[in-house]
Amino acid sequence: MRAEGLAKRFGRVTTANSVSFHVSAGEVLGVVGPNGAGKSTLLDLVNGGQRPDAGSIILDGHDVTSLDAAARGRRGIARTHQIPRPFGGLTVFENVLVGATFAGQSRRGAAYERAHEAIATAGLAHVENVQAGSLRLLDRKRLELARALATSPRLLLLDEIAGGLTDRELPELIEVIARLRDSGMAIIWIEHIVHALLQVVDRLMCLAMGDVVATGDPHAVMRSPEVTEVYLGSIPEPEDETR
Ligand SMILES: Nc1ncnc2c1ncn2[C@@H]1O[C@H](COP(=O)(O)OP(=O)(O)OP(=O)(O)O)[C@@H](O)[C@H]1O
Repeated sequence: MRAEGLAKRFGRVTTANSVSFHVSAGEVLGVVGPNGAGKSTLLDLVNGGQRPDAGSIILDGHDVTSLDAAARGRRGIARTHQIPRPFGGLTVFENVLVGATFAGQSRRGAAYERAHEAIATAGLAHVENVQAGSLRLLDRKRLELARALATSPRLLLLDEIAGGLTDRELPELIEVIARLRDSGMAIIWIEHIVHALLQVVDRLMCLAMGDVVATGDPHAVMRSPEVTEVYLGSIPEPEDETR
């Protein structure tokens, strides 16, 4: 997937200012940036939840910018949301089945099979028949992931999927993401928990006020003066004591 010159404004707020980037099959692109940098909006622009004011999204060589989220979903783009909102009264399996059906699995058997697979991959088999409303946070995050996986995506967009998890829970989630990447999926992962990102991302992009501040090798990006400045504010030069 390639994004070219994406621009988006809400009134006077610029959330994307000619943003260009790419992610390839079998690669995880991490996205960091302070609150309000435009990270979630960027995922909306990629999956079709929002239309850009300018720029394009190219998927497998085709311009999909004019397609809505449902059509992009059928072409292999799936997104998780920062705040999981499952159908609380339905079981985990039923929730995931909705995703599998949405993906065009019209044959009942195929949709059931796809839902079971997605649940197993996300590590939810032990609660498959439990009501989604009673899940603990880690399992709600896994359910969000399973619903996306049930659509058989080739490009998976993860919006702060690790937020709120404990240090004991994080490795399990990171392992699942690494396995998806190794299976050939392209993944864009927005996350504030940088140490989690650094364990699995191949490249990192830092956004601030709708601009790409730095992109490339994850450790180099986190060490770059531009990114330090974004997170800490402008760092004054040391006083010149010879003066
Ligand atoms: N639908 C909308 N209408 C108006 N303003 C919006 C809308 N969506 C986002 N914004 C504004 O755009 C800016 C970027 O928001 P966005 O959620 O993309 O940032 P973010 O980097 O994901 O932030 P966070 O890390 O806090 O989730 C914010 O100032 C936000 O208030």
